[in-house]
Amino acid sequence: MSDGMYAGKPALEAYGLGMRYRRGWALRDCSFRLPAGRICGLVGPNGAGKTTLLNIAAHVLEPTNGSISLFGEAPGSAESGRRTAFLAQEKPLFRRFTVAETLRLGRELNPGWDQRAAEDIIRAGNVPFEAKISTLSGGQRTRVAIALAFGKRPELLLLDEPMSDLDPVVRHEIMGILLAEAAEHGTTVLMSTHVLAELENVCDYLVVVSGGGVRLAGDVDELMSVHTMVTGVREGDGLPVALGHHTLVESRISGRQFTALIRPEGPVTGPWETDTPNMEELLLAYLRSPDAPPLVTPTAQVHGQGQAFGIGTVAA
Ligand SMILES: Nc1ncnc2c1ncn2[C@@H]1O[C@H](COP(=O)(O)OP(=O)(O)OP(=O)(O)O)[C@@H](O)[C@H]1O
Repeated sequence: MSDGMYAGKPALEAYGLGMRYRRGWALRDCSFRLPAGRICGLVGPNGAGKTTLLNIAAHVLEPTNGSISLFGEAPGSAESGRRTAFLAQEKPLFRRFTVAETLRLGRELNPGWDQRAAEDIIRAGNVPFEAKISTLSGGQRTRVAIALAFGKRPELLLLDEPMSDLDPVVRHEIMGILLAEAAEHGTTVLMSTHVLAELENVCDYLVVVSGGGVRLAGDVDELMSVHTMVTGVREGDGLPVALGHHTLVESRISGRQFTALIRPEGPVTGPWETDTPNMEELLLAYLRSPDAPPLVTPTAQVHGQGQAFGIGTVAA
């Protein structure tokens, strides 16, 4: 199929996505758009629904409600299967295969396979090609799984906590490969992680889920620009009354000082210091305040979402 018909299509769109397990809802009414070519951090507390969301995108699970589309197609279609690679948390590999056999299988299963890219990743970690998967360390297995995912040359890479068992030097190396890959081939990446510091300088897009819902989604610059960190002297026991005109995401009192992350609804005037939050501060504030009003920026909204979902918006 020609790529022309996919031009301009978002890499991923979730519409009112819901997933109910026996114990209850893991995802509810999740809607957001991830434009093609973005590197997106998927962040949320334990049990927020990140793995569930990635599993639905990778067609491992069928949603209870709503739908997800990848470049305009259902996750189960042959076309989206060809364009997407998924690196699951458990990294399912055949334990009896050698590394070389594993890559050979990747080559046989994937028409666009890039053997050199996959081999380079294995070699950079000095993993012997003749070693059986069962004899590798957890981190080495992760490296093989990453080589498989990259070797497929996907247009959309879904990564579920890909770095959790890698040492810091290797994490840095793999992030470097990820960035180079995305820059060279325009790959879209959706990556869940708990290591917030790792996302700074890597992601240009964020989706925060909590309690099964989308709390924050959009372009990083756009998200940063509509938030302000305010620091000053508290009023009585709490925040200055004048801050009440703005949307409060999170506030903390420490001694006589307060720090608040707000979405300004006009000029922020007062005897306070104001600053743009960094990515980690922004994410931590939303993670610590699950009841903060959600925000989905215009680029991350699916059709009609601003009105239909009663979600906070910012001017386009
Ligand atoms: N197979 C399952 N059966 C029943 N409940 C499940 C199943 N998988 C996940 N859940 C529940 O769904 C919710 C979301 O789980 P999920 O694994 O998607 O969260 P997560 O954000 O990836 O968490 P973590 O950061 O801990 O990996 C949790 O409450 C979890 O207990």
